[in-house]
Amino acid sequence: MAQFSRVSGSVGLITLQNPPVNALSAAVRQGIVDTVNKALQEPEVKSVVICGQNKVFCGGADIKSFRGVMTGPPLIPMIHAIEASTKPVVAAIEGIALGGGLELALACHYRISHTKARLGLPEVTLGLLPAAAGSQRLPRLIGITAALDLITTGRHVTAAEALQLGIVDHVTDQNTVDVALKFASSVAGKPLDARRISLYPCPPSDDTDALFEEAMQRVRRSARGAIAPVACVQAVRAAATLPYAQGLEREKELMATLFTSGQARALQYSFFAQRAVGRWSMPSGAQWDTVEPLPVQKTAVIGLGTMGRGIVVALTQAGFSVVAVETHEKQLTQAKQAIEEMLIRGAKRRGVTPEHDTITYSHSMEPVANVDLVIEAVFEDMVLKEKVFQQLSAVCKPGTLLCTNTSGLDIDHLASKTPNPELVVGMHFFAPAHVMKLLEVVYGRQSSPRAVATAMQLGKKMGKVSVAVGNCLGFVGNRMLKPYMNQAFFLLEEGASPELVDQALEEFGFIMGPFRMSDLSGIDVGWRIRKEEGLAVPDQRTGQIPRMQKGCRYSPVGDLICEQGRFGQKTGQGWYRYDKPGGRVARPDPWMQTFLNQYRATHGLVPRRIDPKEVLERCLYALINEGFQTLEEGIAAAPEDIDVIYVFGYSWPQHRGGPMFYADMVGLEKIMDRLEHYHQAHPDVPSLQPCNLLRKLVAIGSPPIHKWSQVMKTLRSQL
Ligand SMILES: CC(C)(COP(=O)(O)OP(=O)(O)OC[C@H]1O[C@@H](n2cnc3c(N)ncnc32)[C@H](O)[C@@H]1OP(=O)(O)O)[C@@H](O)C(=O)NCCC(=O)NCCSC(=O)/C=C/CCCCCCCCCCCCC(=O)O
Repeated sequence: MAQFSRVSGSVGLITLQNPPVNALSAAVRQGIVDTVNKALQEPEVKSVVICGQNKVFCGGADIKSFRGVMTGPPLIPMIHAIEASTKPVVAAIEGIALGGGLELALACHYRISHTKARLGLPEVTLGLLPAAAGSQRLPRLIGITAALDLITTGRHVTAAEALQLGIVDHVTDQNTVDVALKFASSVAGKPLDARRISLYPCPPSDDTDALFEEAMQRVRRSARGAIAPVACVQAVRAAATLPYAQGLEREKELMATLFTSGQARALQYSFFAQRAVGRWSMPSGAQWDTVEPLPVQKTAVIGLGTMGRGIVVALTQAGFSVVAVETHEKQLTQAKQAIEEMLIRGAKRRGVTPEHDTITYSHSMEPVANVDLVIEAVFEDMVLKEKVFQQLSAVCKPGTLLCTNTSGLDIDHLASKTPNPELVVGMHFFAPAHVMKLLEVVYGRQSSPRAVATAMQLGKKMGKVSVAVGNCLGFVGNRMLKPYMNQAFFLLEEGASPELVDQALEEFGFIMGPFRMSDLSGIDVGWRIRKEEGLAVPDQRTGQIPRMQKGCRYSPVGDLICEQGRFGQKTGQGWYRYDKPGGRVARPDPWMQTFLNQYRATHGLVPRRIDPKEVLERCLYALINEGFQTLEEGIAAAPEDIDVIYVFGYSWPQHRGGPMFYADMVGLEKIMDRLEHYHQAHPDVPSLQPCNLLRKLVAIGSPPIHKWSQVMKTLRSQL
């Protein structure tokens, strides 16, 4: 809806009304068309202001409506009618002007923004382009380079930057609508052609071809196969090289391809999935809207290794006071310096002053006594963590929430070592913890809903996308990674090279394939865990690590290369070789080829040619199957939880939605058939056997992903 009123006799005020972000739904568009017509028809009205209800200008087109049949007046003619208006129209921008919201403002003759507003054209993040003439108007207003930056990244700019770029005419910290009304009154009757952006020529650049060539290369490098950034460059190129009307045609053509693409569906699903994970629930029925989080102001972090330092920075930047504890003096001094530097760099990037005076460094636990919440981030060793938790239980005030940063250790076990297991939760941060957006909040059997609500809220305040998951080995993310990695190892045994496996998965869209990723994070990490699990241990009789463990196929290739001291980038050798220890450029290593040949010969394995399609199917479908298993067990509450974890924690390409969305796109029946096919070929690999939930979903006709949660409720009792 949009409401019309007349202010001071001669200014028509149009207020968009569609909480919470005044998205341009059919009703809002109809409201704008009607109220603009009214303003044009009423002779008393000499100028117009458009604003949004509740100090929010407009969050753009209604993303939900993209999935159905579009109704209501189309956006583009509505926007053109505003620019063509014979009475000056002023946009009063408060809160946000995003996507179609900014395009609406660009059609107005003047833009006045509140200092705290954010503006942008984020359509690319939804698999689209600014197709309400934004790709044609913005370059004409601010030049090609700046427009390319905003349109291909979708980044939001502050009002100050918008002013500097020339997107807005004036910025105020007063009541923006009042300022705009006064201004509108002052420009009534003035000529408007010079204010119509569609009439501007696109500012020329020195070498347009080179500029667009470079932009295209840049987006192709970072897009990982996403098509929208490429279409955005093409649309801006049309603005730079074609007359406005033809540019618009090109914009429309490009949008038509994007609009119906699977990538747009995936990215829009991902937008809503990020919001859905905030509406967490526990198997007990406790959920986000019925539980009050505990108040948290003072926090502590125990252990200042890489993870602990990142967590201190993230907490500090979120405005919490932090007691940072490290028992080793030298490590404490080094950590202090590193944290200060990280805070200075972060503050510089965000254009604010660093917040380090809220951190208290300590080598003892004493100052932890009066904090509200502790995050233990010591080495991933259960005995050590138990000891720290016992110390914390003795020193902390009653009611303090005890969180452990772990990538997979048993939360229930740790909780059982404390007198208040209901106050224990897991917080699985991803390295670097102050940068990575994902946080798995892990509830144990006894974790109280308030403890979970508190950890979820803390994650949100730290700017994380937090997902509540149940407790099991590896939680959701690392648990699903295991069958994926196992398939990668088996493929090496059967004839693939690390390069072949990595390339297939990188072409799919992962930033790094499993072997390059393993070299980066350290191959020895998994080796240590496998040794603790009793897997990477030579048989006393043969002296070799068995290739069958507990009745299942096991590949010791990772263990064997660790035995050679090849731990990845840090040792300069791993699955690949590097120029030096710590080197970053991975090169294929002839040593690896020889090693794999010898390994296969020793075990009587006849290598075969492996197709990239087989790499994708085996690695991804095994991972997806484990995802269904976590849903079946209730470890993950909904497919969106898994997808958000994989997009934000494991570099799953966002334009493919996430593993469960991808499964839905591929078709559950196909996934099940291919898993069965591979399981027949490898009966000693249980993770290739389709799990019950997948079978049940196929049996009832493979319902679409948004229906799975509902189906799961019924199925869980039968599974
Ligand atoms: C920054 C935000 C706006 C606010 O953030 P925050 O305060 O943290 O709050 P949130 O939790 O994120 O959001 C609150 C709730 O609001 C919902 N929301 C937010 N934005 C929208 C929206 N734009 N539409 C619908 N709903 C929205 C959100 O889901 C929350 O709901 P809930 O509480 O969880 O239920 C932040 O929300 C944000 O960033 N929003 C997105 C902003 C954005 O991306 N805007 C751009 C939208 S796309 C657009 O504008 C496109 C314009 C051009 C359209 C041109 C149309 C032409 C169609 C041509 C088609 C041709 C096809 C031809 C095919 C054929 O031939 O058939």
